[in-house]
Amino acid sequence: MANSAQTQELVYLVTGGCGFLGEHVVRMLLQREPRLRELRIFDLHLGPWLEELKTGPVQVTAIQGDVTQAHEVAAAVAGAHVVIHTAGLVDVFGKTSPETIHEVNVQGTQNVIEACVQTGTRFLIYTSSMEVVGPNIKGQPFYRGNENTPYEAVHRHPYPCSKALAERLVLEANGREVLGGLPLVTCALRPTGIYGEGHQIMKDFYHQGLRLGGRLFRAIPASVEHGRVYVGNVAWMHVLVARELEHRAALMGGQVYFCYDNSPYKSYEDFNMEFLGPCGLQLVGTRPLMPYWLLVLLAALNTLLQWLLRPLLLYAPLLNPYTLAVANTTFTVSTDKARRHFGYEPLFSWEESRTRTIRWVQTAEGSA
Ligand SMILES: NC(=O)c1ccc[n+]([C@@H]2O[C@H](COP(=O)([O-])OP(=O)(O)OC[C@H]3O[C@@H](n4cnc5c(N)ncnc54)[C@H](O)[C@@H]3O)[C@@H](O)[C@H]2O)c1
Ligand SMILES: CC(C)[C@@H](O)CC[C@@H](C)[C@H]1CC[C@H]2[C@@H]3[C@H](O)C=C4C[C@@H](O)CC[C@]4(C)[C@H]3CC[C@]12C
Repeated sequence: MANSAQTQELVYLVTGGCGFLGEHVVRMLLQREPRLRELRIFDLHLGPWLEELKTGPVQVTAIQGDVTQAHEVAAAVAGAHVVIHTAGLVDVFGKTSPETIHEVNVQGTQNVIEACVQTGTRFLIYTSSMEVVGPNIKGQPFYRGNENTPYEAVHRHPYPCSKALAERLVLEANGREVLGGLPLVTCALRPTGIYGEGHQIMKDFYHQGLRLGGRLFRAIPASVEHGRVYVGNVAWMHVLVARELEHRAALMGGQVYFCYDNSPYKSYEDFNMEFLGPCGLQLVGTRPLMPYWLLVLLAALNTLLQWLLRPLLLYAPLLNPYTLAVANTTFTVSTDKARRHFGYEPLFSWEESRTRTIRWVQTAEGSA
């Protein structure tokens, strides 16, 4: 792609391009990738907002498709220079079966890899997750670790298992020969907890607070740090990796990079209050209001209720044994690998990220 810096001749494909992260990647590419000729957006559910993107100089092609269907993926990938694979089932609430999570997140990723190999696409960026590393099932903290920090990544939950398997497939595919005889170059980005405009879980917490009279009740000690990263900076890292991967293939190919920015280290609940507080909510308690054993009991009860109610309705509360364990285990990153390898610097400061997110919560709720 070296000779295309001045001309618009590149074709990008973003899978999951209508999701929370995917939409930000799509918009960031249109704003900050001048070499784009065509941007393909592949998703099971296409958003109506895509229409507004079709008036610009870049050809925007919306493709309704399923990553579990190899032929649909191959048709979407054919002719693309770069694939950014964000599509996936982000389900830690028991909404979908373990089999479906595996089929989408693992088999779907395999389909993307094979499509690149069979059609000659050379650059594949995979949106992995912090959960590939942890927190592990032993509840061992990962305190401001980096990509080389030793940590026993042991998972049982279908979601982290699927992300770890998919990431391994992507990294192992680095160097495979694609149609045309050149090597496939892959890398994986590991966001911690992404926040920002479009974050459904943030809205869920906001609605929960409204239902409880403007109050949320602390369940996790403030000392338990949880890594968070602004969606705009995650999108920017994807764009930058896609731009640099060819020229730095020897360094970046087969590598993983945590997504990070200058968001502060706080507990999950305290971090959320950076946005929900200015929207009128209050976090009650400087310490957890309930003993941990009671939270464990309530989480187990939620799992039982989910199972009992499943024939009638989907009951998927925020509190379950997995989310409680994750929330209650410190997991934060401190790294500069992305800066060292491809010059990444956060595009949005913490102040900007916070302001944009507050504004979104306020308008999203206002519009609701
Ligand atoms: N949200 C986070 O905090 C976070 C953190 C780290 C990593 N990630 C990863 O980032 C990626 C995007 O996550 P998100 O939070 O934007 O989730 P999301 O659910 O908002 O977006 C996922 C998108 O993938 C699409 N999709 C799902 N199944 C599909 C299928 N079979 N075929 C085609 N498209 C399909 C969905 O329609 C959706 O638009 C995921 O791979 C997730 O594992 C998310
Ligand atoms: C009900 C309380 C115990 C409350 O504090 C639970 C919070 C819980 C819903 C979230 C705490 C940590 C979150 C996860 C983390 O941010 C990283 C993730 C990786 C990403 O790939 C997908 C989302 C998630 C699993 C994220 C999900 C919500 C939490 C478990």
